[in-house]
Amino acid sequence: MIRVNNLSFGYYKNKKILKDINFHVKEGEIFGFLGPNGSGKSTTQKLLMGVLSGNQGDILINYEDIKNKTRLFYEDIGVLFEIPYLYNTLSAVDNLKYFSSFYKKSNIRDIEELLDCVELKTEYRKKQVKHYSKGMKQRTSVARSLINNPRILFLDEPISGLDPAGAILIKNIIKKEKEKGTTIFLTTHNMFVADELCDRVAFISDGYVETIDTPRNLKSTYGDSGESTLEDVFVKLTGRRLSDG
Ligand SMILES: Nc1ncnc2c1ncn2[C@@H]1O[C@H](COP(=O)(O)OP(=O)(O)OP(=O)(O)O)[C@@H](O)[C@H]1O
Repeated sequence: MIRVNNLSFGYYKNKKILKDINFHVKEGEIFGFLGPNGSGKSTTQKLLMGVLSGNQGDILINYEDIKNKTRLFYEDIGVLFEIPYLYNTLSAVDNLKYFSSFYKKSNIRDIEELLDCVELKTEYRKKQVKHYSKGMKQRTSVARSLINNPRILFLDEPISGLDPAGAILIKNIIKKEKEKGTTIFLTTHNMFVADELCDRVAFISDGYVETIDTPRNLKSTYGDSGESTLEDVFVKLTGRRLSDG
């Protein structure tokens, strides 16, 4: 569904952030892209979306080389960027109406139903987004990513900015999407989120994919005890920590 071969990229000449990234996301799986802050997760997602260009190597999404992408390319894709891409002077409802206009009508989900799904408070739905808390913006952004009923979903740090109840809600939405057969590419530095949600994870460090496997295999192969976490495995394999703390 998604194939990345020998991907390399730098924002500046002679300073590559991504050096040689290779992975393959299977149809219907949740694939976690794990790395510490600044390791290039968001950069990778932006390259996969064609928001950034100038990379070397090949990116195929839905069996199509993104170099040849047309407007139709985005029809089946939902994206949650790390920073909410919403119009601050529009309400959640009007943002979703606006973004709906880019997609085929037959794919569009009901806006109120979607806002019920992300549990955005009813009294805020028609208020300007600039009055929303970080968590409310995140909920609206998640709704935005699902508006076109995508077959492939790109989620950059989907749980960030949410309180524990919000985090559970969004994790359940992600699980439901998987049940529907949606393919999900999820970037995070949160090992618990990855462990709970992902079928397979890739560890990214210093511009390379260190390893790719199921969380269970990684913990049983590299963990020292039954209580080993993905964080322990990540440190063991890369010598770096996933989280700042
Ligand atoms: N627009 C930009 N111009 C120059 N450098 C950038 C730009 N965006 C990101 N970088 C740098 O590229 C590196 C990778 O950043 P990126 O945001 O992709 O990492 P990340 O793994 O997603 O980190 P985080 O978890 O903090 O979001 C960092 O060193 C960052 O400072």
